[in-house]
Amino acid sequence: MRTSWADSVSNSAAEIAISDKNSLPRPTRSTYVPPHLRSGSISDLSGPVSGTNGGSRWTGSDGGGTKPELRRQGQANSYATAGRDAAAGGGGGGRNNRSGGWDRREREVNPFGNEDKIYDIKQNFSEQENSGINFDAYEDIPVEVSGENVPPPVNTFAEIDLGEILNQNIRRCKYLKPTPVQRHAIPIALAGKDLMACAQTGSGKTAAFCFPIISGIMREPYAQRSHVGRTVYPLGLILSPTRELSCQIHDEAKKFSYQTGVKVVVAYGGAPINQQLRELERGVDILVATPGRLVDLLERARVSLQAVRYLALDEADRMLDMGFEPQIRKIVEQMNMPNRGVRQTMLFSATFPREIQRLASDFLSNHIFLAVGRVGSSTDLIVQRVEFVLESDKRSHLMDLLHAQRENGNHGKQALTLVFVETKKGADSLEHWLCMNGFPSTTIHGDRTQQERELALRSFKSGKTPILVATDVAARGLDIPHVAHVVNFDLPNDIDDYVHRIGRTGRAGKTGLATAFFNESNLSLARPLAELMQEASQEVPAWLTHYASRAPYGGNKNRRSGGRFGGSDFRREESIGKNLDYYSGGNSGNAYGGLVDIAGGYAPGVTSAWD
Ligand SMILES: Nc1ncnc2c1ncn2[C@@H]1O[C@H](COP(=O)(O)OP(=O)(O)OP(=O)(O)O)[C@@H](O)[C@H]1O
Repeated sequence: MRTSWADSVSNSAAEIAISDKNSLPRPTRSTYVPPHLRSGSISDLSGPVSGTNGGSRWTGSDGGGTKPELRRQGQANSYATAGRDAAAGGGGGGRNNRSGGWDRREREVNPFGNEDKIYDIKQNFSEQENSGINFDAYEDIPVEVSGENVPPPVNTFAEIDLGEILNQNIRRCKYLKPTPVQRHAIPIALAGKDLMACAQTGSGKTAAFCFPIISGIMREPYAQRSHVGRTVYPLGLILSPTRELSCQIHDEAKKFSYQTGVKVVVAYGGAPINQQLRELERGVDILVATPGRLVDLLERARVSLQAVRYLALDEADRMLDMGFEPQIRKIVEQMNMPNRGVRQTMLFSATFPREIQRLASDFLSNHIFLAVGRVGSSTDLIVQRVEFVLESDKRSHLMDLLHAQRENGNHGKQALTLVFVETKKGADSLEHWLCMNGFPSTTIHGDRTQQERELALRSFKSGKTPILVATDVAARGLDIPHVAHVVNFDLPNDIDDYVHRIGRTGRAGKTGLATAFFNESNLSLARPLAELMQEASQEVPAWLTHYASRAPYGGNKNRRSGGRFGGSDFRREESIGKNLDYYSGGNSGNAYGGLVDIAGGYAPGVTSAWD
């Protein structure tokens, strides 16, 4: 058994070594706008959006929700005019020329650093193939899409009109082709539709919502950075539940928007607000934020949501569960943000319990539901093991795993291992014990300062402390390359949390390993865990099957929606329950019809989302 751990670990730890060949041609400078034309106040926040990002969404009927003050804003404004003049003078309207009074691109730090080379797809394809990213793993994934007028998916980035600069950045990121969630979600988002998208951990959801937002902002012919005094008016807002995840999304979005003129700023708690305020004052098109810090900024009137046209909630089910929902409601419903139907709203997660879907529909307007793989399923790129371990034996068992891993690792090196525990105290105590026993470790949890959290993450990523003991604060969204092994030292109470935790490994088509310590305190998880493992073609131990057959259904009983890969859109289920055809006749002339099963893939024989 340990040999297979080692196999999995060494596979997972495969390094990406890609050398770039071509250097980047610098974009030409756009027209300089003199400083006296740069100042001004907010104007035309609703803006003459041309509908390039979804037809008449912003200019046509407002679905009853348009805020009159948005549409009434004056247009004769020096700031905006300067932007328009520059855009016209720079030749090319809004796209790639979001001057907003000066060309931001000139002083932009290159987020690609030394890797700033255009990726030659043909030359490097074989290198990419050898890098451990297994694109074939994504090919046969079952997809369910429901909604009206669903735009068809694409197979390549070239088929999507994202603009040349964004395409260059995609190449710099070495993304050769879109992942399944990107293939479906990007055209839907570009058509201006609201979207609830569910796709497995590590499958590229961040780019799926970032690309359309960046591209949409670039397309707005007269888009401008807007200030009134010290209040800024972002056009895009991306919310995520943790500080680290917000930082990560910010880093990604900065790469994607490099040289586009679209300015991305991050705001999160635990870090000095003054620095974030200064950054905001320099202008912001897309604000990435945690809810708490955003509320703070709104209450200080340093940010207004009046101009928001794109709202994305990452880890949306977490954002709408009991912990965050009041804050999210406040932000979305009580802070001057354009109503649903006026703004475009996109919700993404790997898990979407039914009751959260129902709640989420308060924020969406006639949305499209997209499920890539079955809602809440784990990827079978992750080898999942579950072992019966008594509470008192957990530490020695962990030690055995780590020893085995070290022995089988590259040159006796410890592979990156993420150990999840239930409590902050438990995390500190386990970390101390591991360090005392010769395993360099660190921790991340809510009692540590933000500086300590960031340091811990850096130290883990670099391999300096290859074991990270974490609470659920690290369970969602974090994309740490080369995490070979996730250990659920303490299992969570909710199976969805388990899905997110193990999803820290086995990302972007790479394989990974997850081990769970199960004992009688986890009985409520027995059934959903056994089902999840079975669905992902994992070996389910007989003792777990036994517990599962006796156990009541716990660990989030609402997540199961009946058949495999089917019935994931709660609207569909509820309409079926009432014997209604929810979308009857609502989709004439569309490539997909009303309720569509694009891949036709969730037939009874399909065993896994990643086959
Ligand atoms: N088209 C692509 N080609 C290659 N790699 C990609 C592509 N899209 C995204 N990636 C990479 O895949 C990894 C996972 O992406 P991302 O973090 O967006 O996953 P996710 O679906 O949001 O995961 P989670 O559910 O855990 O938040 C990242 O390292 C990202 O750079």
